[in-house]
Amino acid sequence: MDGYLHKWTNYLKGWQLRYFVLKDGILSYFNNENDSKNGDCKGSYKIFMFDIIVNRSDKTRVDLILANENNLYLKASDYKERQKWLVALASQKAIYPSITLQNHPNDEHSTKQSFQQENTMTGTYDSTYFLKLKQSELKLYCDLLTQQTHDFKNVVLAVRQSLPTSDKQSKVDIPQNSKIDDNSIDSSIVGKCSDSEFSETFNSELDSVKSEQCEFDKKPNSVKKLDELSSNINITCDMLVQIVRNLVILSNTSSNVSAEAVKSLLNETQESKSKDKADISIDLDQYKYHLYHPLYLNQHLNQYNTQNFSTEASSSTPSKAQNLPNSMPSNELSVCSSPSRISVKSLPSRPNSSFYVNRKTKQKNHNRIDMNKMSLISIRNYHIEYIKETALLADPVAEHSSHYLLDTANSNIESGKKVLIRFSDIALLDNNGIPTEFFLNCCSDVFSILDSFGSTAFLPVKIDVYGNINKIKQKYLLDTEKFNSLQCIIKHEIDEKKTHSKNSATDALMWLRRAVWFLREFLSNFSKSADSVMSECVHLSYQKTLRQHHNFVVRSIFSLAMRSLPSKEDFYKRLVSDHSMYLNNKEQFENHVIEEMKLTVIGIDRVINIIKDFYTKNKLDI
Ligand SMILES: CCCCCCCCCCCCC/C=C/[C@@H](O)[C@H](CO[C@@H]1O[C@H](CO)[C@@H](O)[C@H](O)[C@H]1O)NC(=O)CCCCCCCCCCCCCCCCC
Repeated sequence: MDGYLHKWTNYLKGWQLRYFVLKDGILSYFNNENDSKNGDCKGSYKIFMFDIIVNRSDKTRVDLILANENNLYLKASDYKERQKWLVALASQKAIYPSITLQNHPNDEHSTKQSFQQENTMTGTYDSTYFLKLKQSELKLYCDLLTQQTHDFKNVVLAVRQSLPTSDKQSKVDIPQNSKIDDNSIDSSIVGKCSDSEFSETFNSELDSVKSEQCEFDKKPNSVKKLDELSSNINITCDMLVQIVRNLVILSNTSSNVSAEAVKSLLNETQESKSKDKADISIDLDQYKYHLYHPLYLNQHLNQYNTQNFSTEASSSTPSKAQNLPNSMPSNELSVCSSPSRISVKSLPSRPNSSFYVNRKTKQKNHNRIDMNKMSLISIRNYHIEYIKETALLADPVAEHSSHYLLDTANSNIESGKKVLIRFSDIALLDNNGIPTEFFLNCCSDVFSILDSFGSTAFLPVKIDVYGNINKIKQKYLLDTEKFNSLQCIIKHEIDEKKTHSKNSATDALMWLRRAVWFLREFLSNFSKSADSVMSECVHLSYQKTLRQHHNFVVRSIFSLAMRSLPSKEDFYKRLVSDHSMYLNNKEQFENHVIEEMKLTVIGIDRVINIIKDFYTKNKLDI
């Protein structure tokens, strides 16, 4: 991209018009366009070094901020032009992260690169560096999204105002989930994108829009405008999601990872922008111990390399019924531990999940042939398949029928829909042993609710939770009899001194327990009072459970997820397949859910306390 921008020089000279060229991650400027053709460059900057800030007070300004305050302030001719530059700058920054850049002869700031160069030269990855990079992108896109959303709202309002009175709503509806609890978001994390700005209602824009509406060109143009704006928002949202994914990857990468691997992993999320990169072949072995979380590439590949999952060994698992006395019998499920609950007979039998794993694994083994030749991008798509598959492994029935948590609510069970198993149904083994398979199924069932929230904001949570379920499941499948209880698995790792190994079940269970603990607090807060506000329930639960274990990056992911929370009513609706079931009888249904939640809390308490005691006794982190 190129064009004229005003550049702030100093108080004496003020804003100077300069010709800027943005190419290959470098922003160069010239006195005028002619000079640019002659290569008479006045200076150039590597974009990755800057925080790109969307100036709030001046809608034509972009501020490029450097750590040492040697900032670059730019002004476009108008707002639209500024947006173009913003998107171009941010994209270049994302596409050309530090490690791909070479020294530039005209670079004004080469001395400031030592940190980056060190990283590149040693080939090691300093998480702080990448985290900072991604954090600044997150800030930028949050800002951009705020502005674009406001623009969109303005146009919507203007269109509404221009409609005949009968077609207008007096006020524009404010979606429930746009009301943000100010306390819930750490605004220092998401930078200038403050909560109050995010939560501004449509109506607050009304006055400013009214004055503009006369000029507003109504029908076809307004639709065009809306299309354009919504497509901008889409792009920004996509970028945000990519960055959040990157942040999750980075925040979970504790060991030293080669800079190349990190670059590739982060860059592959750009594939939509740079399709040509899809052809680059990568030797996967090189990444074996790097690209492991949360997409579990290694684990995935290793799994295909091992013979641990022999069909014979786990497809029959005759001992399962003995080891898990109250786990799911083949075609009968009893869930009648409370008077309000229902005995369900003759539900479709739940396929033996061990067998399912084998079936899938075998099937995938055939596909493996070309894995080593796949580009990272195709591997990523493969990941996505894998994640979906992982969810299915944990929940095989889901492949065939959609399931909903509370379809039993009004005895409406003839449909044969799946009834989720519950923590309160866990029957402990000897010595308080927690039956592995039943526990894991409980977890995957309860967290599968997140699917119905329909927002990608919960994807990191899902990946994390199912990743941990899968880690434990893999250990369990090595010897279902020996590992029939969670404690047996952990004890084995203690004996083998593998509690700290990568992908250890000990670590996975610790995090899974934290997730379940969070869920417990959420259900408890939610069921305490009918007036409780969704965001408050989640926020309080987070404060008490997960927050202490999260760094600032993950906390910001939490803040983002908070923005996508369903309203309470929506939440209730999503618990059933047939919304009318809820809408026709709200009170009764809500009471039923609350009762269900209280029961779940009791069930969860029992298992998480046992796990906690076991970990404490064995001097493991919990
Ligand atoms: C109403 C629902 C509200 C949902 C709000 C969700 C907010 C959660 C925000 C947290 C985002 C976390 C994303 C990932 C974080 C990970 O970084 C972190 C650490 O991961 C661990 O790293 C280890 C290496 O360092 C690795 O070895 C290990 O394997 C890995 O796990 N993980 C976590 O902190 C765990 C987060 C779990 C969050 C669980 C939220 C579950 C919400 C479920 C709501 C369901 C409602 C059901 C209602 C049922 C009614 C009866």
